[in-house]
Amino acid sequence: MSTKLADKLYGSERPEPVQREALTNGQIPVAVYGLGKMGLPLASVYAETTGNVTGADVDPDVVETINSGGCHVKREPGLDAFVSELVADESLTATPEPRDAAARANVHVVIVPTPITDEHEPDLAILDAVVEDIATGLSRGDLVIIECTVPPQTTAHRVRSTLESKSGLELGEFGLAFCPERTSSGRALEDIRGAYPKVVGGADNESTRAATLIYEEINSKGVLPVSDTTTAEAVKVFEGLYRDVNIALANELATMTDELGIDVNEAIEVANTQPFCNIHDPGPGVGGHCIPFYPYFVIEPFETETPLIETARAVNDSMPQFAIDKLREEFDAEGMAFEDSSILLLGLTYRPGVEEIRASPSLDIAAIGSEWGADMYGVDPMLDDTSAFDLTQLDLEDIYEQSFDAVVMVTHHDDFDDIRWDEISRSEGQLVVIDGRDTLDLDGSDHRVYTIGGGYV
Ligand SMILES: NC(=O)C1=CN([C@@H]2O[C@H](COP(=O)(O)OP(=O)(O)OC[C@H]3O[C@@H](n4cnc5c(N)ncnc54)[C@H](O)[C@@H]3O)[C@@H](O)[C@H]2O)C=CC1
Ligand SMILES: CC(=O)N[C@@H]1[C@@H](OP(=O)(O)OP(=O)(O)OC[C@H]2O[C@@H](n3ccc(=O)[nH]c3=O)[C@H](O)[C@@H]2O)O[C@H](C(=O)O)[C@@H](O)[C@@H]1O
Repeated sequence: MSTKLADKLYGSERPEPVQREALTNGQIPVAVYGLGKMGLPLASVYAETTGNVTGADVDPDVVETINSGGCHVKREPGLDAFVSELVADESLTATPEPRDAAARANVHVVIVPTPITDEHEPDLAILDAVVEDIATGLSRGDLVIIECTVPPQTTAHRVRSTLESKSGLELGEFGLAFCPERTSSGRALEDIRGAYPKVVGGADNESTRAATLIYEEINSKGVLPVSDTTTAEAVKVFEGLYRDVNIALANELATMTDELGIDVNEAIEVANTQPFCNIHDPGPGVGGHCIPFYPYFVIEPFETETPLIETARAVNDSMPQFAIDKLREEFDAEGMAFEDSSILLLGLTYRPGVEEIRASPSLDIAAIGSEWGADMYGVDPMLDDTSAFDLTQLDLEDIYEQSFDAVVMVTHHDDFDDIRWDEISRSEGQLVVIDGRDTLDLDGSDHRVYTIGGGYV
C-alpha cells in the first residue's frame, strides 16, 4: 500500500496557488536519486523549498554521512551547514534504497552519472537502474524529472518506455520532463537557486506545466519551457558541445603561435572585443567528467556524420602531447636527452578549485613524460591521492628542495600564486617553464618560458 499523500501536481485541477502551497508546505513528497556533487546540493535546495525530500543513493557511506548531518561533497560554499540544518529539521533524509524513496514520493528527480565506455559509448545502465526503481513506486499523478545530462531522445524513448513497461501506467497518468542541471562545481547552490533560468522540457504539456511550477519555486531566474524533452536534452548537450568546439578553436590557433610569430593569446583577447567573437582560452587540454564526454552523446548514438565535433575532440585530446612536445623541442635544442630530465607538473585536477581528476590534462602529460624516461613530479594542493598519475607527488614547499629541468603549469590553483619562482632551481642552464594557462608573469626571471598560445616571451 502506497503511503503517498493525496497531493499530486501532475494532472491536478486545483488552482495553481493551491498547488504551489501544497508543494512548499511539504504535502508533495519529493525523491532525489543520486546524492553526489550535484545531487546533494540539488536535494538540499529541493528540501529548502518543499521541506519534504528523501534522497536516495546506493552508496551507504553517502547515506550515513548525510543522515548524521554530515556533507561528503567538499568545497561547495554553504553546503555543509545547509545539509546539517535540513537534516536536523527533517526536511531532508537519505536512504540507500531508491525503491523506498520511490514508494513515498510524488515527484522523482534523477541526477546520476552517465559514464562513457572505453569505446566512447554512453553507458546508461545507472540511469536504467534508477528509472526501474522509480517505476516500482510510480503512481497516478506522479512526475518524473530527469536532470542529469543524457544523449538526446533518452527521456522520450528509453526512460518513458521503462517507466510505462515496469509500472503498468502510461504517460498521461504520470508526467515526465527533462530539466537539465546547468551547474558548476564550486558554485552549485548559487547555480541551482538561480544563476540561469531553468530549462524545462515535458513529454506532454501537463508535464511541462507541472515541472515549470516546481522550478518557478526553486529557481529565482525563472523557467525556459521548451517544446519537449529531446529539445531540453539537446540544449544541455549543445552547451557542452559549443564549449568543447570553441576551446578546440582556441587550441588550434595556439598551435600556430610559433609559425605566425605572434602572441595568439593577445590576438584572441583583442578579437573578443567584438560582441560576436568569443574565442575561448587555449590550454594543455580539456578535462572534467562533462565537456570531454558530452560530444559522445551525439557522435555515437546518431548516424549523422559529425566531423566538426569529432575533430574538435581530437584537437583537445592532442593538447597534452603538444605541451610536452614543446618541452622536448627545448631539450633537443639544448642537446639534452629527455630521459635524463626531471619535470614538475603544477596542478593535477582538471580545473582550479575543483577536486576532480577525470580526463585531467596532467594524466596524459605525466604518462608521456614517464614513457619518454623523464622523472615526473606533481604538486596539487587539492589532492591527497595522486596514484592515478604516473609521477611522484610533492608538497608545494618541496619544490624548492630539489632541482628540475622544467616546470609545466597545467592547472593554476590559487596556492600557486605564491610560488617563489626564483627559488626553483635547475642543475645547470635556464629552467624551462611551459605556462599552460597564460597565468604566469615571469618576465623578471631568467627562466625560459613558453606560453601555450603565447610562444616564448
Ligand atoms: N558535476 C558537475 O559539474 C555537473 C554534473 N552534471 C550532471 O549530473 C550528473 C551527476 O553528476 P555528479 O553529481 O557530479 O556525479 P557524482 O559521481 O558526484 O554522484 C553520483 C551519485 O549517484 C549515486 N548513484 C549511482 N548509482 C545510483 C543508483 N542506481 N541510484 C541512486 N544513486 C546512485 C552515486 O553513489 C553517487 O553518489 C552528471 O552525470 C551530469 O550529467 C551537470 C552539471 C554539472
Ligand atoms: C557549457 C559550460 O560551461 N559547462 C560547464 C562545464 O563545467 P566544467 O566543470 O566541466 O568546467 P569547464 O570550465 O567547462 O572546463 C572544462 C575543461 O576545459 C578547460 N577549458 C575551459 C575553458 C577554456 O576556455 N579553455 C579550457 O581549456 C578547463 O581547463 C577544464 O579542463 O560543464 C558543466 C557540466 O555540465 O557538468 C556545466 O554545468 C558547466 O556550466
